[in-house]
Amino acid sequence: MALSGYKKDGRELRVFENADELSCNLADYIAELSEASIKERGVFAIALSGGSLVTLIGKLCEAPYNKTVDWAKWYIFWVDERVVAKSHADSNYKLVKECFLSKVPIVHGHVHSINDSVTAEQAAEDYEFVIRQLVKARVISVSEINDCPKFDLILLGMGPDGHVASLFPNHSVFNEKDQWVTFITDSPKPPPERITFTLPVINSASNVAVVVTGAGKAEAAHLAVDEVGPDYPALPAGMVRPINGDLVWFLDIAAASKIEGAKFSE
Ligand SMILES: O=C(O)[C@H](O)[C@@H](O)[C@H](O)[C@H](O)COP(=O)(O)O
Repeated sequence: MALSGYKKDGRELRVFENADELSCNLADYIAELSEASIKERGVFAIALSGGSLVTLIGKLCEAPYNKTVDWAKWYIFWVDERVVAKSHADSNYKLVKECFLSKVPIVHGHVHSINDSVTAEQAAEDYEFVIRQLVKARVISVSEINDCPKFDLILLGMGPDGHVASLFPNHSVFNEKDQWVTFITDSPKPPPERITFTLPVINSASNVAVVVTGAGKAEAAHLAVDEVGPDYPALPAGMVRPINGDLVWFLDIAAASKIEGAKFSE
């Protein structure tokens, strides 16, 4: 690791020489949280984003994790999803299924994907209903501070514009505070129709990781982590600050290159 355990205002920054090193550490981090959560609550409720993150969690499908993780206790959710058929190339479900779910023994009934046969608005409503039922059943914990679901882990990627989930800068969706899951029909990143967890839900999680690689994201990572720039605090990634949970940024050197004060060893 080029930089480990670097703390900045309550957030931990982990910076890696390359994506492979990052993937190994990310797998360790997820496996540790899974173990702790299963010990404490008997289950592990994890929400995933799409994009490059899905490849970066791939080490979990390999030894030792494929044997040591208690997959039967995992419950899978999507932080955001494109409203397309599950068989569509743009589907985050399809991506996760092909790269991850098909390689580890997660119980089929524990995989909670969206209803892909209705409008974005209805899909968001349906997904929130499913989450509410699972909060009642205590599969998902509940925040002590608000009535939001408290996922054991939320994994986020970040776009070059600083978006996380489908919360885009200068988009009204970013300000949604009442719903747990909302929808958009004009996403700046295609496809246009998406559902997404809202910021209060992301910030109610026990653990949140933002996973970012590549020089194309260095500026947004700097603005979000250093909390600066004309758009601040409108940059969604900068607004990810769990109220009562831990936040870790996983970056490669290229993505971390503009962050102030982060000194990397060679
Ligand atoms: O469905 C999506 O589009 C994603 O969930 C989105 O939020 C993604 O995580 C970021 O855009 C980063 O994607 P990359 O890592 O592929 O750049």
